Amino acid sequence: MEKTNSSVLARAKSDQSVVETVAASVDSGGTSLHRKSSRRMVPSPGRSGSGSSKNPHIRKCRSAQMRIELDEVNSGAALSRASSASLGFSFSFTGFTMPPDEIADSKPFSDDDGSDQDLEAGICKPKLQTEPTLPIYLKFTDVTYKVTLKGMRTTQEKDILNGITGSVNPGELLALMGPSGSGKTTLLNLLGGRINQPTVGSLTYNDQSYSKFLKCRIGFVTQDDVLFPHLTVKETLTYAALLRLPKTLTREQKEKRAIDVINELGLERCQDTIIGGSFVRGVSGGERKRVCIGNEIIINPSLLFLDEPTSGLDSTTALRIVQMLQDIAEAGKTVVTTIHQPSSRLFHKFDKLILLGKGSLLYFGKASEAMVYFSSIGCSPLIAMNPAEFLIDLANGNLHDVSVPSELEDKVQMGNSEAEIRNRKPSPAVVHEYLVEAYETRVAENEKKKLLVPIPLDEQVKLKVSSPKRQWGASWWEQYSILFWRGFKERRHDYFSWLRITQVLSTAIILGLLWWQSDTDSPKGLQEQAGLLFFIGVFWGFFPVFTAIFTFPQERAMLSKERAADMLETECWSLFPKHAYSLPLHCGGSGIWTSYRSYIHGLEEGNYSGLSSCHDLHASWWVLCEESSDIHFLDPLSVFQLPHIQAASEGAV
Ligand SMILES: Nc1ncnc2c1ncn2[C@@H]1O[C@H](COP(=O)(O)OP(=O)(O)OP(=O)(O)O)[C@@H](O)[C@H]1O
Repeated sequence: MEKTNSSVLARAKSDQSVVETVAASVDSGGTSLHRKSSRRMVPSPGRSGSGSSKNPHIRKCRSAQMRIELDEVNSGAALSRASSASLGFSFSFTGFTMPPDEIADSKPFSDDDGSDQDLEAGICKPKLQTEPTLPIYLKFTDVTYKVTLKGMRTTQEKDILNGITGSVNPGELLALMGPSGSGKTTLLNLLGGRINQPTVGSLTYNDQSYSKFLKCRIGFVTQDDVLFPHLTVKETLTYAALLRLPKTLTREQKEKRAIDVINELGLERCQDTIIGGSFVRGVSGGERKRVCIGNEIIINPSLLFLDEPTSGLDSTTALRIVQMLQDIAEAGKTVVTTIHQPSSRLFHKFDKLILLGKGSLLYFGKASEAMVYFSSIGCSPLIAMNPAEFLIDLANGNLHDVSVPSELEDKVQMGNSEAEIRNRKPSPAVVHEYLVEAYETRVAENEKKKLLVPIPLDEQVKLKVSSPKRQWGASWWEQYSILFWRGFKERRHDYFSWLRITQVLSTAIILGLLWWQSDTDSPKGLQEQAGLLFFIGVFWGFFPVFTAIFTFPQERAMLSKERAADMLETECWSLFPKHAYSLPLHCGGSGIWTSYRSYIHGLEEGNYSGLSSCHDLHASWWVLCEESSDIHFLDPLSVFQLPHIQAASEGAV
């Protein structure tokens, strides 16, 4: 058992030493290391807002605690410990399976648990366990991002983000809020390395710039769920584990990790249900979102980015997901999420907040202090209001049920600009301008100064981030084999679907009736046979192509996602294993056709065999065209097929 445990932690070993270094620095700073058994029993220094500690975020992320618990992990004592936050679902990132009774006790994240009761009652459950990871401090200063819009005649630049400054540390959950189109997703993509570096400004990870090494340390949950609809939850997470977890782990350990994530996310009940999509019903929206999150947390990332993980979910499910993010953060990860309009309970779970309006920064700081800040600049809610709703209204420039700052009130009273005043309230543009200016004059400089302070990490640890070494989860052949089986499972439904079988059978019957025992002794009959062969060639040529047209967009989205996460080597995909399973399936289909054809249409054996092999080759060629996802409108084999038809005709004569 002990041996297994240490190998499961193999990838984390380098990180463990890092965490120990961090913990040592906390020690040397005189900070007492005490284990927090529950968020509710002993308030977190970070969350209580204590600013007296030298390294409050480090204490908060409990790297020190990890150090203590590491001994337990190595000795096997902590392996089955489930943790739970107040909402009653478990999250144990040990990479080991919990005993079934413990899973039951920990009340996993399921749709019918009594989690709210726990929340209200404040029942304390064992805390989250995770493997230690490299702590990553993310800082961004004056980030500006522009895109070039190319028209037919003109080219113009559009400002998407204007001078955004902020930071997030291990152990913190940062929320990006703002109205639709304010730039949240763009900022998240920039921070997560998903789009090119900012046009202006700096973006650092442990005071280093972005490197490819970070790809396997970053989990990124996109707004759109990119999953294969015909794979089950378990298959999806197992393939993710096989592709993404380090080579040091055995296949069994990776599969076990997938099971653990299923348990942690409370997906046991639907683990054998397919994901589903537009045409096929599968798991629910909340379960699908959890699978997407599971796909990312399976690698135990140091940095986790999520783009609107709660959109489309009911408030309880949304609260549970944010609770889970809070637990992940508390285990020492850096978590950044965009969110549209959280409930007030959900809002209080964020440590830090960035409020964006039209690409500009309106607030960056502790989420708990946002209301205080806005009231200090003269904007307070006049009625009881959800803070998130109040902030989004402000970011939209809407001052209904909100006090008007005296500077803006003067403008309204003077009424000197009709355009700036609507219904005795300042216009949204004026409010936006005021909020941007207020932040810049009162807070921005201070925040920028804070970011100049070097992060409390060893130089060696900092440099680790800039290592150019990429880490593949699986070898080339393993990737190829995983893609082969995953593709086969996903597409077998296409090949064996009733729709497809009916299409092929009905075409065969119609052709059979049209060319029933056609005469092969006369030149006219042979001409008809040539027409039939041409029809069959075209039919089997275009049939797979039409399948490819519909599957390619989905495959492409998946490829981009997996390439961005360094899950696959491009060469492996370009020699895509789809060929390997498509070829026999298509050739099998064409083989059945040729047998049928020889019987129904009365083709003579000598002529038929040449045509048959040519036709199989032809079908194979089309499969290759299809799988390369290039639609070849001109099939070169058609050219080679013509002499065969001619030879067959001559033979028959
Ligand atoms: N590549 C691009 N080309 C042109 N415009 C862009 C591009 N990327 C972003 N934008 C524009 O930038 C603005 C911000 O987009 P972004 O997706 O970041 O907003 P958002 O706050 O995430 O919105 P939502 O909440 O609706 O997802 C939008 O007006 C969008 O149209």
